[in-house]
Amino acid sequence: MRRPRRPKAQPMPPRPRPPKTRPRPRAKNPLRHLKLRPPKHRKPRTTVAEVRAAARAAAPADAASSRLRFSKMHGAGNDFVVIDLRHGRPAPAPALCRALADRHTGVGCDQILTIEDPRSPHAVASYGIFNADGSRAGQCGNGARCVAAWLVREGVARDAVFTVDSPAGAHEVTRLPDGTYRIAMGVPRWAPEQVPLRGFTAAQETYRLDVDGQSVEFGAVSMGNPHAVIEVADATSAPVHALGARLQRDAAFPDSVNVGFAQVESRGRVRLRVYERGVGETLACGSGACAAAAVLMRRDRIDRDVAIALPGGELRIAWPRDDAPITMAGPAAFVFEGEWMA
Ligand SMILES: N[C@@H](CCC[C@H](N)C(=O)O)C(=O)O
Repeated sequence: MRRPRRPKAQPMPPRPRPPKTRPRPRAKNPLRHLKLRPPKHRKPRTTVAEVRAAARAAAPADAASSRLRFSKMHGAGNDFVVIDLRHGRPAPAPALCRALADRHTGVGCDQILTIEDPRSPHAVASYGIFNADGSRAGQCGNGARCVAAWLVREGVARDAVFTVDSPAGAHEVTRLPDGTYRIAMGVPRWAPEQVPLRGFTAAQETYRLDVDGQSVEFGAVSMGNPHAVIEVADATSAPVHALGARLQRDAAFPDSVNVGFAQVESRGRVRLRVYERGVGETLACGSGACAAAAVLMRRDRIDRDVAIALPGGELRIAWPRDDAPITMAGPAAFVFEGEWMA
């Protein structure tokens, strides 16, 4: 049997052309006659060129693009951009830190944490800390817990107990059954030159400074970073911003200082707000919680195992003896993963 013939293909009718449009003339900038300069009292913002150059410097040498991967995390509301710098990637320049930390034009964070290769023999990794203004810091308690959670997620830390190196030394990390982390934050250092605090030769439970004609009483301690702790009757109404910023500028603190305002609610509970160096007030400061607890424990104002309630959440601080490391336990959370395009 013969197959029926297929109908011949008909030629397609020509496509209608889109109507021709004239390019619209570009609107003139109505402000083109003004010479705009940043006001003198404000620091100039980081320029786009500076940000791009810094991102290029932070990108791996063989990268086809200058994309920088990061994890956004927080610990009790103290928030971080976490970057993997292992395998030789250079540290972010201060301009890139400021751009990442910007809450309007960047990712937004209090600190940038860099994951690096271990420095001590038993550590699984080390980390670096950069404040939102691009300055480096020696310690970050909430950051230590976030670094620990990041290392667990990446399979770098496999045991329930492991060691990480901070700029201040090695820290034992314990992964607790409820998913929170406990960090051994080291033995608090009290000598004025260790804080550093100028104008005093021996460690004191309470120091007094004349600040603009007013006597301010505080405790001072190094947790790997400098802390001043002021005991207040009410943390909510404490002059956190004004006095915090003023003490940070004081010549007594040559490296500036993190300023904590601590209200003792009971022997087992302290309310705390911290005005951080390089950032301003944060929702929580882990090293600040340790500093406040240590100062108040030395004065026997509170027990040796307490809850520190910060605006962003609660931390548990324990310090069994003066010569033992102080421990801090609390949450660490992932927020999102991102790529910074420059
Ligand atoms: N938020 C941190 C402390 C970060 C560093 C601090 N601002 C400094 O400059 O010392 C914490 O949780 O400890």
